[in-house]
Amino acid sequence: MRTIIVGSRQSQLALTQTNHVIEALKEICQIHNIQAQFEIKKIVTKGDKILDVTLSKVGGKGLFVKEIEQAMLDGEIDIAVHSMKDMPSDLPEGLMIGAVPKREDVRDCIVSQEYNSLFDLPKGAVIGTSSLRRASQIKNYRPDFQIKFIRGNIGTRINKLNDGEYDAIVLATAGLNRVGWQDKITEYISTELCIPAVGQGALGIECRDDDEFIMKLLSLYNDEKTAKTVQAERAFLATLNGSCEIPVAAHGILQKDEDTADIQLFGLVGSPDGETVIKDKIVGNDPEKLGVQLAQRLIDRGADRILDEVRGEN
Ligand SMILES: NCc1[nH]cc(CCC(=O)O)c1CC(=O)O
Repeated sequence: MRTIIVGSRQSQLALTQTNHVIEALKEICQIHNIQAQFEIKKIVTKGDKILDVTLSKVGGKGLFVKEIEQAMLDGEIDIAVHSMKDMPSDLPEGLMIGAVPKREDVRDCIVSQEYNSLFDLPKGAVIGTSSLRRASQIKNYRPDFQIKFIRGNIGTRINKLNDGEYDAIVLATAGLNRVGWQDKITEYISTELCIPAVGQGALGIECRDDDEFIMKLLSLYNDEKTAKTVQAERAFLATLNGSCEIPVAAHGILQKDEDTADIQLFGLVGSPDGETVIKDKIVGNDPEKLGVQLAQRLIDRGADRILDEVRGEN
């Protein structure tokens, strides 16, 4: 009997996701007669300790992932569940994403006490988000809105909304669904109005690339369709050098049901003030190539200039 140690951050979302994945893996073990048991090991990351500054100012998404990866390389844990959205483009030598399970709701949503939709919000409304991607697209839709940065886990953000600091906040639907708070959602934002973050709504299970037992188990949990579309989105982000939080969005959709289906990939780079938004769409079969080509098209149209400016400010 193999004991698989699962590393997890302590937040409600992280622990809920980890438990959900463990339940799914247990089921797979049962079906395939694999002998394994699971234990959770909690890890506090640097990103959990620094909560009062914009993520992009303190070193970006990697903050949440680095310590967990070190624990995996050191053999203290065997696997870890991440939001694909929080995964940097490059993984450390020796680690891999062993499974990308089926993606759930990819959309952003708003939560508001007083108003029923983005459209209904009054002129000059204060919108809480710490994502430059959301800020750019929402300001592009409604230039009168004021963006006010907000950080902390989902519970903290909703408390700040209830304190009256914001007229509405923007969150990932998947995160609210996973912690069982879907009833707090005021409005789902269409992916046309706000293209989601690369990997949003998808999980990734990371493991060591020499652990055959776990690689085999995770391959049974992988969802080929989700993996393909997320791969295209990640290739897009990597080509734009998207290592830290920048105003970049991408969403891959499989056009048909067969495994050979074409991927439709939407991508966007926007200025944080929403004044300039460059977006395009590409269709094809090779996820890696699609991501690179779409990014190149946006670069040809000036995406690099926007990104250089944002990076300069940080
Ligand atoms: N930025 C943090 C983060 N990372 C993953 C999710 C939600 C779950 C997901 O998108 O997979 C969230 C919260 C949010 O953006 O509202």
